[in-house]
Amino acid sequence: MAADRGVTMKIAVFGAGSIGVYIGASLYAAGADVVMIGRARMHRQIASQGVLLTDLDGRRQQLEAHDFPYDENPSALAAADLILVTVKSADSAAAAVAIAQYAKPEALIVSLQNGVGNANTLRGAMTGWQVLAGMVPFNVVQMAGSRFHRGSGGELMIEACARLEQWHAIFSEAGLPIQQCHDFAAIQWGKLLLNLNNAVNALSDLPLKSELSQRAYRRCLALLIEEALQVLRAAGIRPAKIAKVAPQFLPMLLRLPDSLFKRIAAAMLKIDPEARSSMWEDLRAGRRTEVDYLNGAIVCLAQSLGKGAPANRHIVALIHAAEGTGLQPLSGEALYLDLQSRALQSDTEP
Ligand SMILES: NC(=O)C1=CN([C@@H]2O[C@H](COP(=O)(O)OP(=O)(O)OC[C@H]3O[C@@H](n4cnc5c(N)ncnc54)[C@H](OP(=O)(O)O)[C@@H]3O)[C@@H](O)[C@H]2O)C=CC1
Ligand SMILES: CC(C)(CO)C(=O)C(=O)O
Repeated sequence: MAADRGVTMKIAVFGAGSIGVYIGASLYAAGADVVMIGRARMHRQIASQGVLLTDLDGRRQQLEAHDFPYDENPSALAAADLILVTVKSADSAAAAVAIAQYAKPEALIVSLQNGVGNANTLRGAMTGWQVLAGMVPFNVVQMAGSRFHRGSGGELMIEACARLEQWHAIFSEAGLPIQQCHDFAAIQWGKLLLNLNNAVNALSDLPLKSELSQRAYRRCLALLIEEALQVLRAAGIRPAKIAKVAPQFLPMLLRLPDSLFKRIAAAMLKIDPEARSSMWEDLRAGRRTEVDYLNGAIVCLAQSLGKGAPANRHIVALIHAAEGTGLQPLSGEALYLDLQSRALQSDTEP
């Protein structure tokens, strides 16, 4: 039980989607007092099928529909001591307004979102609340049968804060150990470098493992990361090492021929064959993606320095086109030629 001196502490998860339901349901299954706040569609799904939690390590845990702690009304978070925000980046501002309307002033807010700006967006509308940035290293995909599948590993990282201590035990029991980290901006930029693959993965229409097993797609990612590293260097930002390899070695590693890559970077391919990126899930569902907050963040940072980031700019445009017309899988070779030709052009757009 999440308990502090005998008092039960309540957790609210705001945004019941892939990450929100996986984390919320895992905490619930571990005995935490949880409420998940989300849309009617997910409510109907969970009410009729419950939640099946699976993972690459063989977890298979069915949670029944009855009594599942789900609410469509944000007022349900009024009693929460910890509020985990798991909406997509474009929904952060609206989420902050809804949370600020009902949250206790002493509630601790943690953004578990990708991108570098969400915690600040929440802070903007939540004066008086303590808001921490967090980072989810693993991926979760929703599958038929109300199944939420974690397809890779890693520990949750959250900005260091003494108030988190009381939550460590229940998160560990839920299989979600927390690592508290200083210099969280470095963590966020380090994760964002890896998230540059989300767009490549979405355009490939392949599971992450198959996509990253193909050199042509890896060369696309190498191009995007190399360009991003140049921009971060110019901005004086040092991204943290999130993968097994330091960020500056990622482009070289990714460009290795398949056989060498599979041997040397085996840990990067320790993803189960079903795992996909969150951006692929968005495109498949016909939703707006987070590309403006990922590759787009590199383009914006470059612009602020009077520089270009043409390959990242181009992949943002490709994703926006796919949001409009639906997913048309691109081969690694075609995508690489396209991105490379953009990267060779000078990026003159303001
Ligand atoms: N999926 C993954 O594997 C990973 C995702 N992340 C990050 O985690 C964050 C969440 O991603 P993910 O779980 O994939 O996203 P999802 O789109 O699956 O889930 C977000 C959910 O929040 C709902 N929502 C949005 N606004 C509100 C609101 N105001 N009130 C109630 N519900 C709301 C959305 O509903 P609707 O769509 O109907 O608006 C959606 O169901 C993102 O920043 C992502 O980048 C990080 C690591 C891995
Ligand atoms: C875990 C990872 C990197 C998987 O692509 C992710 O963050 C996402 O899908 O958004």
